[in-house]
Amino acid sequence: MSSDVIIRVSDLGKGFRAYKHPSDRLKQSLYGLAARLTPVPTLKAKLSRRAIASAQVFWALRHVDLEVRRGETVGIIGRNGSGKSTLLQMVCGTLAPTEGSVTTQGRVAALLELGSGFDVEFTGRENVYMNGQLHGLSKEQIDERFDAIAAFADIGDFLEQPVKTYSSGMFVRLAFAVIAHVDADVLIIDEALAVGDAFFTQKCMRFLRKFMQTGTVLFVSHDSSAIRGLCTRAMWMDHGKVIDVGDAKDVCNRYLEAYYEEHQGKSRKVSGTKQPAEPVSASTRRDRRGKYDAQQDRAARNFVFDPESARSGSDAATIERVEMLKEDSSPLLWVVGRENVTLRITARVRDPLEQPVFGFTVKDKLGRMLFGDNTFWVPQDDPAECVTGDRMVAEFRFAMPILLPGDYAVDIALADAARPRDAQVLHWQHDAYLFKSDAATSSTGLIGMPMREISLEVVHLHTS
Ligand SMILES: Nc1ncnc2c1ncn2[C@@H]1O[C@H](COP(=O)(O)OP(=O)(O)OP(=O)(O)O)[C@@H](O)[C@H]1O
Repeated sequence: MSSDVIIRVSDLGKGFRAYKHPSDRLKQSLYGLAARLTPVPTLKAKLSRRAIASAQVFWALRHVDLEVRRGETVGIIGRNGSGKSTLLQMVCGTLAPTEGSVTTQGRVAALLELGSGFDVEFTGRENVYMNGQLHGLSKEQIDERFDAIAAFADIGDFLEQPVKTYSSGMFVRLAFAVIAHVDADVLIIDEALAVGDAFFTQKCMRFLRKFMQTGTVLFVSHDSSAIRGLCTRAMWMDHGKVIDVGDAKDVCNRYLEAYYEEHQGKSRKVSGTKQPAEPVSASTRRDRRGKYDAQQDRAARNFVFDPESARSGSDAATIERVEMLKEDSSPLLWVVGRENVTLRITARVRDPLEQPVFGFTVKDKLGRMLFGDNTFWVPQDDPAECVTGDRMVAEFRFAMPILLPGDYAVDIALADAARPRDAQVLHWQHDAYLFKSDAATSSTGLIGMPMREISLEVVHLHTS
């Protein structure tokens, strides 16, 4: 295998036995047993044929070829039952192929079936050690990394409890924490399992994006926007066959065209770089405010500040609060787009600052930076010098862009503009604030535009 090809799948097939009637399973076992026991060769052959005829082979996957090169992130897309998980299981070696072959280079770590690789009778801690060793780490290496793994999983005392007591979210947290610390060369991830709260999703995305700079990723998702956002190439599977392989955006567009063709009876033409909208159900499209109207705890659930979120830098200040407010300074309850919003950041100074600058960035659930700004120009005439213990309040007032429904995270950064350029950013708090968008939008792309009016005029030039 060329040293650059990290995963090679050749003419791969997986057949499962399928029985038309439950009694066929019993027939197959009895014929099989009788065939093994009988000393008469002609009878043995006859019984064996009957055993085979009682079951049919269902091919979950057949004649699949794929090459993934070092550093590539390849997405596998396809509807339910198209064979994606079966393929991934064969790539990581937890399922044996019926036909063909899979070869991989380097250390492969996977987030596939829930709890796979874990022994539910053992505690989280014990499973970290067992799983780490399965991935080739020594006990000493796991000792060194254990605190980082525990911090990533962030499941508190549950780490000392048997894994059978875990919720599915805790399972995923621990499993992801392990694969993030085993120095894998290849990551295999089923996005359906990467469930968890939005803070955890952002943490995983931060890790994944860093990993993708050098590592190789095979990623399964039903969500074509996730494949387009993360992957360089994509493979579309249906009924166990490869329908298309190529540039992720092109493959996703063709997949969506087929989706529309099937669901709307006709194909929506995709031209140029314009991307078709995701298949959004009517219920998602509806403005969802009505459903929850007047729920008082809404702000608390959908606008969350995490003072303990991951940070980098010198901790020059403590971010005490991040809020999104309405024009009357009351807490924002809904984000639907176009509303006037104040993003207020309150921080306490730890190290003196000559010319503090706050910045923020809003990211989508895949960690893509959508928009942001900073206070660089504000103190130009009157530098807001501050000393230890001072409180700083930065406010950004803006009309909220139209964000597709879903979860968003805000990173906060603090810099000192008076310092040399390479030392300006002193504190970076990742995912300090989380909010949800409930926009009713049919926009395409990452952010909807504040469309003022749409019209269509037809001018008939030829009269009959
Ligand atoms: N152990 C099994 N025995 C029999 N059939 C199986 C087995 N595992 C998978 N299948 C069948 O193989 C086909 C492919 O399944 P697979 O789970 O790979 O699809 P998938 O694309 O990952 O689906 P999803 O998106 O729903 O996870 C399905 O029809 C499934 O029912």
